[in-house]
Amino acid sequence: MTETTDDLPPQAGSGEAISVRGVGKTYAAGAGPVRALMPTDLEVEPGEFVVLLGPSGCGKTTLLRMLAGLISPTEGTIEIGGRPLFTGRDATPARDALGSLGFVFQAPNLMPWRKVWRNIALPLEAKGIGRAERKRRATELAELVGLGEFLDHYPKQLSGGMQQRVAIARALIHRPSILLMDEPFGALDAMTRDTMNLLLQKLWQDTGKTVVLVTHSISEAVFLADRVVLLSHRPGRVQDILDVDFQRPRDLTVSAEPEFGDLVSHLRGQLGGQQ
Ligand SMILES: Nc1ncnc2c1ncn2[C@@H]1O[C@H](COP(=O)(O)OP(=O)(O)OP(=O)(O)O)[C@@H](O)[C@H]1O
Repeated sequence: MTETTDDLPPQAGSGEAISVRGVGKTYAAGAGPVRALMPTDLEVEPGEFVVLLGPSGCGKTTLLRMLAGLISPTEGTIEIGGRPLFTGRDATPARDALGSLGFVFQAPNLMPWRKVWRNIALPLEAKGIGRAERKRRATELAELVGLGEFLDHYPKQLSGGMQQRVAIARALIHRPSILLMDEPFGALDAMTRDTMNLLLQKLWQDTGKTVVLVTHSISEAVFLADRVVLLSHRPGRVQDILDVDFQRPRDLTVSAEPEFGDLVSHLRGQLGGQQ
């Protein structure tokens, strides 16, 4: 079915809940099975910002990729807005649940021969949406991520942070209610990363989407999250869940507050050199 033009603002509608019940993953590797994630329960509220933190190899990406429907759990169930993500016996995710999900990887994975707006609009081509509508929606999103002036640029003309903004806009183009982000700023320098954290917080506040983000950075986790979910060393399991109550919007000076330092120290202690 072809989507038509509508009058919705670019990212109207609030986030949906994610329900993870008994979800675990064992990979069938050549040298024998690898238990990446123990059966895990996690309820993410609509519009909540949850950060997954943990040592390398604890299964953060594995959990996020299962939430995205990219790989299937070995056991357990995932619901997106109350709809099961995996319905049958096979590993194929349900299309209606998938439509709620946008995914951002560490690398922007842009097509170098496409202009910014055509990279952002790429997912709409498969839906058969016409050029004028694709450009209209891509333009709105480019403006939302601060790239309104760069619609006709090519990726190589953009900095790393700008390229990642394009990737975020592309993940939002089909109006998902949930944004899943795997180390989205891991490859950026510290200053650009700060800017991107502020942009992401604003985007999240303006759109009301649910966000689940994976990071290695304790301070990024505390800055962004409503809740930090700490996973233990492989095989991963939930070791701790921390509420982060700083007022929104947060600015970068929040990291100078004693409570911020306390949370970072607490998490560092929990990780105990595992990172
Ligand atoms: N396709 C795969 N086949 C076999 N083992 C895998 C596969 N993918 C991941 N693993 C293993 O599962 C475990 C969890 O991997 P995962 O990438 O989820 O961890 P992570 O916490 O995201 O790590 P990092 O922080 O280093 O990115 C690791 O031991 C990894 O080697």
